[in-house]
Parts: sequence; C-alpha cells; structure tokens
Amino acid sequence: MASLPLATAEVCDSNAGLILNGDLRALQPIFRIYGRRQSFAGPVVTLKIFEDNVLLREFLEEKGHGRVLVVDGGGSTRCAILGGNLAQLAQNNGWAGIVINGCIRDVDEINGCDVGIRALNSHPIKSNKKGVGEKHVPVTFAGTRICDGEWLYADSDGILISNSELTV
Ligand SMILES: O=C([O-])CC(=O)C(=O)O
Repeated sequence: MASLPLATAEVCDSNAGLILNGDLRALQPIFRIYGRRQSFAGPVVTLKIFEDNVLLREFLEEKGHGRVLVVDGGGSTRCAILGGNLAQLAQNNGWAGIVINGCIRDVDEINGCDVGIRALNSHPIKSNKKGVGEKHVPVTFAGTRICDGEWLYADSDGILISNSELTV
C-alpha cells in the first residue's frame, strides 16, 4: 500500500540539521499549483530544455514508476512546454509529478489529471519541436541545484529537494 506523502513543513521541522548542511533544500516559492495531486514525492529525473518540448515528451512516454520529472525550461514565459496531452501521458504512465521552470497550457485539462504539476504560469502558445536539450544533467532554478536521483517532496506549502529519501 502506498504511504501518505510526507508533509513538507514537518519534514523541515524534523530535519533542521539537513537544512543547515544543505542536504535538504526548499525551492523558492515561485510556482503555481496544477494537477489533481496536491501532494507528491519521488525520485527525481532532470531535464534541461528551452522552449522545445520534444525531450519532455520522450521522458513522459516512458513508465514513470512514481518518479518526478524536474524540467529546467530556462524560466521562459514566452511559450508552454507542457500541455494537456503530455499531462495525460504522465498520468497514464505513472509519473508522480512534474516540476517545470517554465509555462504550461490546457490548464483546465491538466487540472483534471491525476498527477502533480508545478509551473511558473500558463501560456497559450506551444513550444518548438526541434529535440534540443540535455537529459539527466544537474539543473539550478528557484535558488536550488537539483540532481538526477535526488528526492523531491511537494505539497501545498512548497517543494523540497533532498539528497536521499526521507522518512519522518
Ligand atoms: O504538444 C505540446 O507542445 C504540448 C501540448 O499542447 C500538449 O501536450 O497537449
């Protein structure tokens, strides 16, 4: 049986030492909350792209196995790199969530999907389809460096990155 997601505030309260030494970091609160799953957690897979979502689709076509896709879209607010079709793919392939330093579109459809989504904002224009980007590279946004294989915990209070899986 899947256990309840950890509450981020509790995780911070009971892991002050990890926050001090940098093993547990909170992303700056720059994200909006989308998708039906308010709380989600899982091992991180990273992707660095810019206004081009071909590699994002490639990841979401894989089985998610409860992972969280962390996408550094360079903070672009000039187009959307995730839309309703990709969010449905994420839901159907068992991804726990997607955190995007960039924009999404088809918000109403995305809010009906059983997956957790965080993004800067929405934008009606779709992205390029060139296939440029880098998978599994360290990314830095919202004041935080995030590496493949780290753990992400998200709920209504915020988003945490931990070097390793946490238990309370
Ligand atoms: O295809 C795209 O660029 C994103 C999109 O709109 C979708 O996933 O529905």
